[in-house]
Amino acid sequence: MTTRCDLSPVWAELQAHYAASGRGFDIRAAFQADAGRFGALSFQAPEVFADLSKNRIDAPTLALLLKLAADCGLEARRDALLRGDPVNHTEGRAVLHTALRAPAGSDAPFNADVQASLDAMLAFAESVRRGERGDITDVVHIGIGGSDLGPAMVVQALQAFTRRDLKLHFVSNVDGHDLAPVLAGLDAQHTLFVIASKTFTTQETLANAQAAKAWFLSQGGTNVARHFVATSSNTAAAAAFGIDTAFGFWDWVGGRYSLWSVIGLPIAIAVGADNFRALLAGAHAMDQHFAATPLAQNLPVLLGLVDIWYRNFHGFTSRSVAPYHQGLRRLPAYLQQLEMESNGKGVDLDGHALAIGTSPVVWGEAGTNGQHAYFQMLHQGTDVIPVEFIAVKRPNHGASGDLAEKLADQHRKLLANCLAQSQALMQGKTAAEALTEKAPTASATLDRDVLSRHRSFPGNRPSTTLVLDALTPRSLGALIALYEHRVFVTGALWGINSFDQWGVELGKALCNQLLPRLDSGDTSGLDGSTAGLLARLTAA
Ligand SMILES: O=P(O)(O)OC[C@H]1O[C@](O)(CO)[C@@H](O)[C@@H]1O
Repeated sequence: MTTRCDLSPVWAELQAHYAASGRGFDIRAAFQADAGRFGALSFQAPEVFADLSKNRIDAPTLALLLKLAADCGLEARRDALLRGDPVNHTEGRAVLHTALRAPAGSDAPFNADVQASLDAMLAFAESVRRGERGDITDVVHIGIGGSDLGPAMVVQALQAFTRRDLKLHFVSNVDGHDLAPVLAGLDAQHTLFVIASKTFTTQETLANAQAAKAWFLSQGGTNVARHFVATSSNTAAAAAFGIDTAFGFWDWVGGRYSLWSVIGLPIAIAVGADNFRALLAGAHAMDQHFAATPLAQNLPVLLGLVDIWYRNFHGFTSRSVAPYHQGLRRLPAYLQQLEMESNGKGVDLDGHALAIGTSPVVWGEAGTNGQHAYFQMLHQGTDVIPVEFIAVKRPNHGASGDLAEKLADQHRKLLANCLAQSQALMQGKTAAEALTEKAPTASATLDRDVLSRHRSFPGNRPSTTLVLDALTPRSLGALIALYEHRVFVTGALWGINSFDQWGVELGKALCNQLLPRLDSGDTSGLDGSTAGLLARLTAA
């Protein structure tokens, strides 16, 4: 048994399989040959239904991929993760975000500590919602990366569960153009600032926190202790900053896996304790699915295996995520950190350079907006980019009367668009078909054969469709946990450490060296480009 999938003998079997039938696989022909394809390649996990049938896979491909997972000891590695072994070996840490959503009284690691921390955080959130922390109308959450993207995405997604009289604002960028317009609309006496930073050393967050504090005092704010709270695993640094109320957490919670911890405080303030607990419960249901379901029906495992099939055999370097729900419009940004910071690695656990590709580029936009921007390239461009559609069956517009009817109709349009895009990507259109069609906007003088080639689509472009019955705290929790585990699966099979992020350190260090030069204008010793740019940016 090997832990690096490209060193497994099954890898060579997969290469042979790819050469024999994978490269030329035609999804359309596969549907024609097998009336049961949809049933065989669609899977139900807690809260999430997944149609994998529009992918370039069939039973033999999946069987080989599952054999690869078995040969690489995926189940043992999953169990080590869930048990709390120090799988983040470069930092000597366990990775236990699953423990954060285990119910009270379970035998998950640190359960008593987790429940005490959760109870305290939720009690505080409820006290803000009840007005016991003053008449708070606005909460400004200051954090970046994992201390921003998860909470911001979830609050956006659960808008239907929030209160109109309590607004949440998220500020992350060190660029003052992020903070300034938020502060401009606020009254200091009615504002609560949450400073979120696992390390409490992050430049962007500390700069925004200092600026927010200065603004608060300049507005006549007097009680900093009452209007500023922190969520951090470095509560000593938060105290040194002048914050009395700090909710702590543990080094075994990775930044990009931290929305389930006290970093989720803005979520709890926005949607309340019961909904926060439902979010945790949905994630826990997915954890149990991941922990106990046989690999052949285990959705995070199957999605991860298809990712490997595409990344390492088909050579696809990117995956596009298209959530057909406006509430999920920040999901692609959240997934970029989850997947690319986790799996954007070039060496294996022993530090040996990898000879295979790891994290794909993950990107996307809410449907239908993306259709009118980059879907042209997905349909007719030269690169094949697997697309992941997310459809939500029942909307929650919170409307009544005529408006409710109109919006219900719009929801049918939304779903029709979602289905149409995956259908179009798969079906394509031949030049011969295009030739038979009328194209009212086409040139009347251009040769019809030339025109038909412009209007043809290659098709056979793969996609996965995930379906939620409704976008609720519980289903969102399950969806996020599904993605977390899928990222673990691919990272484990590639034999990399998905839980460190050394790649962001170099830029941080160089920034600290350059910062004083932005004042002094000193360019000595710099490379020619950096010197030239610095001179231009600092010239009088
Ligand atoms: O929560 P912190 O410590 O401020 O870190 C913010 C982010 O910075 C990183 O360390 C690097 O981008 C992320 O992993 C993390 O989520």
